[in-house]
Amino acid sequence: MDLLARLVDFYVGTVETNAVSLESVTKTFGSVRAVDDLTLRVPRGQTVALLGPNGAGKSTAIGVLLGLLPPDSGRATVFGLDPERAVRRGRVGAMPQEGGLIPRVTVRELLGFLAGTYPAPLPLDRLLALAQITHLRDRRVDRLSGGQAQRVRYATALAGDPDLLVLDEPTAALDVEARREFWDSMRGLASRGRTILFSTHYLEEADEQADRIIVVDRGRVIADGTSADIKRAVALTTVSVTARGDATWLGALPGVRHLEIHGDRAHLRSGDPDATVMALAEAGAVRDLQVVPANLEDAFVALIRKETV
Ligand SMILES: Nc1ncnc2c1ncn2[C@@H]1O[C@H](COP(=O)(O)OP(=O)(O)OP(=O)(O)O)[C@@H](O)[C@H]1O
Repeated sequence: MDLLARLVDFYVGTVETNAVSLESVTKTFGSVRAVDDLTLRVPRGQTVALLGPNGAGKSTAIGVLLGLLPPDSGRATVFGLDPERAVRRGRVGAMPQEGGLIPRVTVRELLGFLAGTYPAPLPLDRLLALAQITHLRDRRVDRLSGGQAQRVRYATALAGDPDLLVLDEPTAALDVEARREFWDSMRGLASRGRTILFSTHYLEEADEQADRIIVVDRGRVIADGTSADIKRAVALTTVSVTARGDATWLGALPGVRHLEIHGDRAHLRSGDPDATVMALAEAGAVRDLQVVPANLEDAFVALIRKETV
């Protein structure tokens, strides 16, 4: 029977083109609608960043797609299978935001135990090398630094040699060097056809590493595309000038969607920078004028603030 189930899973997993599929998923906690009618599909082989402000619903969506949280309505599948089943088959490796490590065992014992739960685990030496924790193999898990524990969590995600990696803020505790090594390793996996879904608050990581960015807010998708698509869609350019005295009037100039004043510098986010610059010139307020096209962080802030071009 188990063999038959495996054959069915294998067949479904082969014909399904999406690694991840959330269909109209809603998940509430009391009065909080953490995920609200969310539909999201990730084709095989893509590296996708999930962005959103604190409390946007990223971890909840990840919990549903890993089968850790039952949705109130809607459905999650992973390679066409129920998430629990895909996890049991070793198709999915997950890296939780925190926790997830058993105390009082060594790194080697923890990973050895995990390997025994998967049908086709990675050999231990290879796993230790991939996560760059070979030197930590005999260290107790509860005596690791934050960054070391994060690498061990990464190893636990890779243990079953998964086709899909789901990583919730994977680089949160890592120093600059470790972060770079982590992304090198991740790119290696992506180049071997693995699907990667990660959440992050580091927008430059999303910009550099992801083929596609999905921005969620209040449990819903508010933007979905390449980094360039999202910047283009929001396309707010920052026009900065030196302005002494009360500069709040600059916020009313043509094209200006948002005004920030830091000391004597005024930063105007504009959907029509030509019109804004013309108006500044007419008003004689072009001292130290600087025009900087939107970056992903600008686009993200504009999206969350619901500024539109
Ligand atoms: N177990 C829970 N019980 C009650 N409320 C919860 C629970 N888990 C999440 N929430 C609420 O659901 C909303 C979404 O939380 P979630 O952790 O999914 O957001 P997030 O985008 O991952 O945030 P962050 O970037 O801060 O990690 C928040 O308002 C949060 O307070």
